[in-house]
Amino acid sequence: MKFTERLKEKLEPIWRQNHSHPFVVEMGNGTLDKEKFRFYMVQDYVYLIDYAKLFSIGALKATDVKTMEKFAALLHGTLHEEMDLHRSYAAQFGISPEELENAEPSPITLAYTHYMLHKGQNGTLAELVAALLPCAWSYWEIGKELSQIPGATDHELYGEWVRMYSSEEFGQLATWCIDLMDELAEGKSDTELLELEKIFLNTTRFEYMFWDMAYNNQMWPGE
Ligand SMILES: Cc1ncc(C[n+]2csc(CCO)c2C)c(N)n1
Repeated sequence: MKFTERLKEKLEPIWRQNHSHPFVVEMGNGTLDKEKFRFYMVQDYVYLIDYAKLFSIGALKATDVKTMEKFAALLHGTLHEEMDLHRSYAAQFGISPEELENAEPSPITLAYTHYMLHKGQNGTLAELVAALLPCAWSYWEIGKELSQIPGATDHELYGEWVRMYSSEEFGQLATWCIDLMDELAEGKSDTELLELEKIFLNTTRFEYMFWDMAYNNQMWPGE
């Protein structure tokens, strides 16, 4: 059994929790409060600025040119495609790209991005990929699931989100990250695999906390 298949099987209950978070469910049935989505978009933009840096670290730590090229493409795709989605949503909410870029990260956004950057900077390439994988993988799974709900891809606000994350292009990206994880896990000791699993579990948990933070507009105490 591949390492990622094992991960998915073991963490299935936690993945289910992510899929059934009210933010995700309500985005799928179109009832999500627009203000919650606005809050999410701003925080996700700030999140993506740091997340994109993980791809640069990936290029730095890669040991072959093909992997470097892929990380460079992922960095470009995040900055110019995924973040374009956020800039376009922000424009609909009357938020400028400058405002987005200078938005204050929430405690969860900060904790999540800093955890990944810490693993990316101080760990092996396998640890970096374990940290970023739940993000790319779970969004694709959620995108695909929501796209099956009648009307979800055509929703005037959330349709664009569902179409982007369920797209073939995002599927290929997630698949590349999954395959790279399996490649890097090959030949690792049980102790190392356990560490990769722990990192993957933690960022999967952070995914849930990110939905929850957005659903509850959770900033710093007193704000
Ligand atoms: C909290 C949070 N988690 C995951 C993603 C999805 N995502 C982030 S980067 C990337 C890969 C290439 O752009 C994907 C799919 C998100 N936007 N926000």
